[in-house]
Amino acid sequence: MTLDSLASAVAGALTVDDFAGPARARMDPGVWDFLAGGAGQERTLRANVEAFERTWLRPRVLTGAGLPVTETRILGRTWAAPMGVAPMAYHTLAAPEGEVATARATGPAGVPLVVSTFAGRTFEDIAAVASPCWLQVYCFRDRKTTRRLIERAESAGFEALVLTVDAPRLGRRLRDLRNDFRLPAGIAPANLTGDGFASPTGHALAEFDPSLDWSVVAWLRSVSSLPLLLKGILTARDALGALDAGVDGIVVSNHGGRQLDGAPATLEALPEVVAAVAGACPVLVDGGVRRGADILAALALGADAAFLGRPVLHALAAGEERGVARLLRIVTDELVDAMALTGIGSPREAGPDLVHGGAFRRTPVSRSEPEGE
Ligand SMILES: Cc1cc2nc3c(=O)[nH]c(=O)nc-3n(C[C@H](O)[C@H](O)[C@H](O)COP(=O)(O)O)c2cc1C
Ligand SMILES: CC(C)CC(=O)C(=O)O
Repeated sequence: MTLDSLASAVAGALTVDDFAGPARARMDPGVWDFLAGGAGQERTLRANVEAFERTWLRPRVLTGAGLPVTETRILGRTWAAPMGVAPMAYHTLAAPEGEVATARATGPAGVPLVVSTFAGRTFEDIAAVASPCWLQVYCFRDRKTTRRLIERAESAGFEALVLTVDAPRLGRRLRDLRNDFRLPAGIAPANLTGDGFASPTGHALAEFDPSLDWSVVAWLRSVSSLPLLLKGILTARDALGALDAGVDGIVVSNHGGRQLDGAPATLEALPEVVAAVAGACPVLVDGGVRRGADILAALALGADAAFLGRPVLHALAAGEERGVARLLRIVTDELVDAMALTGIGSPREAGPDLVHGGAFRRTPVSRSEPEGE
């Protein structure tokens, strides 16, 4: 694809999926596989998207909802829409400016960017162009390295920590193993020092702390006063463990199907976690979110917001900052559309009676369903 045709592909994009083709055309096949792939036979990767495909929205008519408002408040901050960008390593694989370009789009869009421990650009450069930024934390065997990372992000103005808890080791990503995937020259974690990062799988196996337990929450509290969320919770039992440990939020996630192949789709795990949390802290979700209606379905099942993963890297590769800005616009417009057509005036109004299908079959009418207003 020429640069001109890429620019027009971005300008003409109408759905999230429209960015994947142009992104793939620009990428080395091994890099594409690293971004697109999952663990094992990729059952969980597919299940995430399929769970949304099987979920239907049950509209309510004549609700007088007017023009929907997408704004929401989470952890004391107003977000322009109940969505954000999930942490992903090395945005620099998609575009040279990496996370800085992504941040130039999330900032004006008023939604948070969760920056990976393996960001390709420095925390300072990213935070200089956008807020809110949150730090995704991988806890290494070497706690000093982890602590330095957190302190650096906190000084740069990051507003929350998101500890990833589904990666005592990296999942078996068959595409990367077959390709013997190595990071291209010039791609490295900008906020970590040292060698050995060239093979993401090898590095992570060597450095991730495989024996983390709930005491890591207290340790993180001792090194930082930022709000702390756990990412990678899929069951009521672990949600209750997180609450007992005193976290400020939970991200229902299976790491986009890149860790345990066979883990449930996140949309299907969400109601169990929401029921266990019972409003005690915000519950966010990621995995397979590909349109505004998916965000509405997640809200209906009790999420406070949903995060986008791979589509953001596709948009970044296809059109850098303008690509990501267009992606966020499309998803927001789709969300407004879905809210208007289901009679929902604000994110808070979405409830379980809004969805039907897959795991969420329910009797169509119940006396307890809110009437009128
Ligand atoms: C290329 C890539 C890199 C990722 N890197 C990280 C990471 O560094 N830390 C993390 O917690 N999750 C990471 N994830 C998982 C995402 O945060 C998120 O859970 C997942 O991508 C959401 O699914 P989706 O891509 O279907 O939207 C990564 C995902 C991808 C695709
Ligand atoms: C560099 C990797 C450890 C980042 C990651 O979490 C992923 O690829 O899913």
